[in-house]
Amino acid sequence: MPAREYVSSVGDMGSETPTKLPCIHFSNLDKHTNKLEWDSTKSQVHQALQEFGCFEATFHNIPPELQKSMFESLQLLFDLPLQTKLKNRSSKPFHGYVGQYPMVPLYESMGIEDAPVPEKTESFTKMLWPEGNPKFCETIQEFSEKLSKFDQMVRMMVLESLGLEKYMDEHMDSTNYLLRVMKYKGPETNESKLGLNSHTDKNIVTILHQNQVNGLEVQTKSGDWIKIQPSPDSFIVMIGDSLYAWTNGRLHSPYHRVMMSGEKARYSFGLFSIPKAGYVIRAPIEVVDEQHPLLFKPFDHVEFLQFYYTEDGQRAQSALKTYCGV
Ligand SMILES: O=C(O)CCC(=O)C(=O)O
Ligand SMILES: [Fe+2]
Repeated sequence: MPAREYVSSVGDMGSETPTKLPCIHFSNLDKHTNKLEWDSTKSQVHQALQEFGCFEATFHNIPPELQKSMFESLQLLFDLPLQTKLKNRSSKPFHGYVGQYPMVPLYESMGIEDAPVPEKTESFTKMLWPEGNPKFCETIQEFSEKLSKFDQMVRMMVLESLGLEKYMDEHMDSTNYLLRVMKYKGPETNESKLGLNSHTDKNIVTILHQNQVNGLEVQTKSGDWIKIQPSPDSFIVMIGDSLYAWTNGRLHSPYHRVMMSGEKARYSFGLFSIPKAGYVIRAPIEVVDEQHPLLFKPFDHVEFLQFYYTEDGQRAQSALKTYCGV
């Protein structure tokens, strides 16, 4: 049976009751041979995403050596000279190298588009190490591929739990993957400093993993901040605004941020499933009814992102509502 336990952490608004994030275990799930377990996990996923928009997940197909070499690879990457890191350029926001932002000086990140595709990781590696770096390349590709399989499993459960399985192929074919790797410098003070601004993700599903330095905080629907303290081999699965809109608000897309303290650097990475440009996100009729009127007009994710990074988009309490709210 998949275990459901709770990670305890306390909201920082002085609430007496600790707020907890569900933890869901995925053990070699095969929908066809173990339907009972699949259905039980699926309902935990649905509940967690409805209530929190995210959950902590454990699944046992990441070998410890792969995990170790992933964090070594991240360190190697961020230790490269700035001139080299700046080669990672993209016209899309947060897809290329980001760093030295005055608002969030502790934060640096790099994006690797289609990281599960070997040729893409190879060309990314070659751009940074023209002489080659096979270990880095294999590690990034292998880890991303495993996470992409996990992303597909979660999305399959989400669609099934909403009775939307007939859209499965369209849903899966309409996205690409981006692996974003991040480093947050320790601020060298015990006071909490902002590592990454509070935001909702704009994509479909995000799967996050971190080294042993905590910092991620997720806001509950009632406004409390949960300090996430994942176990060393667990992942945080989170819903982005595009899936929130596609499910017509049936699943929550949570605000989250990173707060840093102390001396140690935090390394994290996320695999983001992102709608392809030109694909119009439209909630299926099955999730729209009198009790659930349509929340958002159909929109193109890339055009929405362009709005999000304008002054109006940044100022809006909810960029999605301002952009295409009904
Ligand atoms: O570093 C983390 O754990 C969170 C990063 C994040 O929220 C993002 O990249 O959208
Ligand atoms: Fe995020």
